[in-house]
Amino acid sequence: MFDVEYLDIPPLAKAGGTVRLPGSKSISNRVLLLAALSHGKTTVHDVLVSDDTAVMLAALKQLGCSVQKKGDTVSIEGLGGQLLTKKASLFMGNAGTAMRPLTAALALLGGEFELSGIPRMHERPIGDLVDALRQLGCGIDYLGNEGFPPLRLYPGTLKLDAPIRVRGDVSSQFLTALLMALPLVAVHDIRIEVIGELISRPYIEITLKLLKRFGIDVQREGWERFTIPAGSQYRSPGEIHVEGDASSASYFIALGAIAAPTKGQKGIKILGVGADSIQGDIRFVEAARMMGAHIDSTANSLRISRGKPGEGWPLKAIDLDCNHIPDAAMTLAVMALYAEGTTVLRNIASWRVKETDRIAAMACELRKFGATVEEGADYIRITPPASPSAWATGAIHTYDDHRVAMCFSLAAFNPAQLPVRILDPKCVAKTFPDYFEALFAVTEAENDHIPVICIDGPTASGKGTLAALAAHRLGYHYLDSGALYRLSAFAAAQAGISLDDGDGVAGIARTLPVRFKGEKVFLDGKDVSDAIRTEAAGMAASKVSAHPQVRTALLELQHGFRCLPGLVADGRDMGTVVFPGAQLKIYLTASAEHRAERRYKQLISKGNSATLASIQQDLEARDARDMSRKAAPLKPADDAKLLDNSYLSIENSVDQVIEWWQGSRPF
Ligand SMILES: Nc1ncnc2c1ncn2[C@@H]1O[C@H](COP(=O)(O)OP(=O)(O)OP(=O)(O)O)[C@@H](O)[C@H]1O
Ligand SMILES: Nc1ccn([C@@H]2O[C@H](COP(=O)(O)O)[C@@H](O)[C@H]2O)c(=O)n1
Repeated sequence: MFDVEYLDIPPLAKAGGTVRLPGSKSISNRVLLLAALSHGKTTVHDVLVSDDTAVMLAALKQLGCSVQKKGDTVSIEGLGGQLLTKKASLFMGNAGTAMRPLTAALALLGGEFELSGIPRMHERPIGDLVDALRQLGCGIDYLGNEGFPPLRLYPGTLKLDAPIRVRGDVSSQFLTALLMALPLVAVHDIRIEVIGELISRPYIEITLKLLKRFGIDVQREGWERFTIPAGSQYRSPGEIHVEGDASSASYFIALGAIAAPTKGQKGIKILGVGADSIQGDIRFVEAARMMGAHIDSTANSLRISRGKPGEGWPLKAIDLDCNHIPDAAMTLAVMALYAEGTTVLRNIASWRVKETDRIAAMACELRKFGATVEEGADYIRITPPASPSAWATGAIHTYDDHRVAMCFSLAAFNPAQLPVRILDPKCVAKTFPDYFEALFAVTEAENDHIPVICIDGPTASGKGTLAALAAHRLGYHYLDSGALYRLSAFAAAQAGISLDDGDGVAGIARTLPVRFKGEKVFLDGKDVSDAIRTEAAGMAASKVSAHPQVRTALLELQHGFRCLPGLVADGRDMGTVVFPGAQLKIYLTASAEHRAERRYKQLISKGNSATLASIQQDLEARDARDMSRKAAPLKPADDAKLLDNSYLSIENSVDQVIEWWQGSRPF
C-alpha cells in the first residue's frame, strides 16, 4: 500500500495484462457475520483483507468468536446464535457493512453495547434502522445526534408479531441488516415491509443468496415484502469462497476501455469475477459496453479492450439510471472525461450519504480536469474538456473515500499527458489496499514521463540516506547504484577475477544475479548486505567503476529501475550519464570532516573499528579517484541543484529535496 501523503501518477499511455481482484467487501463482511452467527465452523476463502473487514473481524472477536486468520482465509467458530459476551464497546471505523448488520444483530440478541466509528460514520444515517428495531422492542439510544451513530444498545422486550416496517429508499443496508438479524429470533414467521422504493436492490439479492447458503430461505413478494420462516436457524456451509469485488473490477474495466493496449497484450484480463457473479456491480459491464468497451466474459473472468477509432473509441456519452450500480457508477463519471458528448448519471441520491457526499466530491474533482459538471440532488452531468489543450490537472482530494481515489487514477490517461496527484492514497485500504500497485503492474507510461530524481555526490555525503527517505515520502522506487559497483567488485573477487580486468568484471556485471529487498541486498540468493558495505568494498567498487566496460554493462540494469510511479536514484553519475533527462538533479556535498565523522559513527555503531583520520584519508582518496576517472567522473550535472548538508539535519535535507520537487510539479 502507498502510505504517503500524496501519490503522483505520471501520464499513463497504455495498459495490458492480468489483474486478480481482492475479495468483495459486501460479500466478505456479510459472510463473516453469518459465519459468526451460525452453528458450526466456517472456513471462508479469498476474504477481502482491508480496513472494513478488519473492523468486522475485530468486533466478532470482541463478541467472543474464535477467529483464525491466515492470509485471505478466515476460519470462524460460530456462536450458534448465542452471544458469549454481553457487554462491549465496538469500533466500526467507516464500515457501513459492519455498522448496520451488527447493530441489528446485537440489538435483537440483547446485551449492553456501544457502537461508534470515525467522524464520517457519525454523519451517515442509521435512523430508519433504529426506528425499525425499536418497533420490535429493542433498546437503542443515540449517543450523539439523533438519527446517527454512535449508538447504545440495551436489552428490551421483543415484540415480533406485527410486520416490521423499514424504509428502503435511503440505504438498502437497513433491510440487509434486518434480514440478517431476524433469523436469530424467528420463533414464528417474521414479516418485513419496505416503505418507499427500495434502492440498490442487487445488494439485497446478495444478502438473500448468502442467507440461503447459511440455511435461511427468505420468502420474497416483489421488493416490498419479505418473510423469514418460523424456526429459521443459521447453519454453517462449512467452506465458502468470496468472489472478487465487482465494484473494484470497474476500475480495470474502465482501464481496458480507455487505454491503448500494451504490446503483445489483448487489453486487460480480470480474474475473480465474471458473468456468474452474484454482485450487482457486475452490471457495470453493460454500462461500460454502452460507452464503447469491448468485453468478453467467462463465469469468473472478464477481458476488456478498447474499441477501434470510431468503433468504441473515443467513448460514447451515456444517459443512465445508475440505481442498480451505485458504487461502480462513480467510475462512469471518470470515463465520461473520455467520452464524446455529455454523460448524465441519474438516480444516484445514495451517493450523498456514502463515505462522503460523493456527488459533490465527484463534481468538484472532475472540474479540476477542465470538465463542465452540473450536480443535482440525485444526478450528475459531465461534459469533458473540449480538446486536449483544454485539459487541466490537479491534486485530487479523496475525502477518505477509497472509490474517489481509485476512479481518479484513471484520469492519468488524459490526452494532455499531465500527471495526476492523488491526495491521501492510502484511503484505498478500505477495500483494495494494493490498488495502485495493481494499477502500475498493468499500465505503461512513456519512459520520459516516469519521473526520476537524481542525487549524486561524494562519499558519505548522505546520498543514500537522503534518496531512500525522499523515495519513501513520494512512494517512488529507490536505486542505490553504488551497491551495483560494490556487488560487481565483490562478485568478481569471488570468481577470482582481478579488479584490474575491466572485461572480466564487466562480464560479471552484465548478468549480476542481484535482488534488493528493503535494506537488504542478495547476490544469487545470498544476503551480502554487510559484506558489500565495508570501506574495503567501497574502495574495490571505486576501482572497478573506473572501467568504461563495467559502467556500460551496468547501464541497462540501472535503467530498469525507472518504473511507475517514479524513481529516486543515488550515485556518482545518475544525473550526468544514467538519467540525463531526469526531472530533478541534486549534487549533495558536505565538508570532508563532516563526512568522515558521519562514516566513523556509522562504522563504530556497526561494531567496526576505525580511526577518524584513516576514514577521512580513505574517502578523500576514493573521491579523488571517482572525480578524476575518464568514464563518467563524479561531477555535478550542469543543471543540478547544489546542496551542502554539512550543517543540515537529515530531515531538513529531505524537506529541501521535496520542496524542490514540489516546485517542479504542476499541482
Ligand atoms: N545531513 C546529515 N547530517 C548528519 N548525518 C547524516 C546526514 N546525512 C546522512 N548522514 C549520515 O551519514 C552517514 C552516511 O550516509 P550515507 O550512507 O547515506 O551516505 P552516502 O553518500 O550514500 O555514502 P556512500 O558514498 O558510501 O554511498 C549515515 O550514517 C547517515 O545517517
Ligand atoms: N553511480 C555510481 C555509484 C557508485 N560508483 C562507484 O562505486 C563506489 C561505491 O559507491 P557507494 O555510493 O556505494 O559508496 C563509489 O566510490 C564509486 O566509485 C560509481 O562510479 N557510480
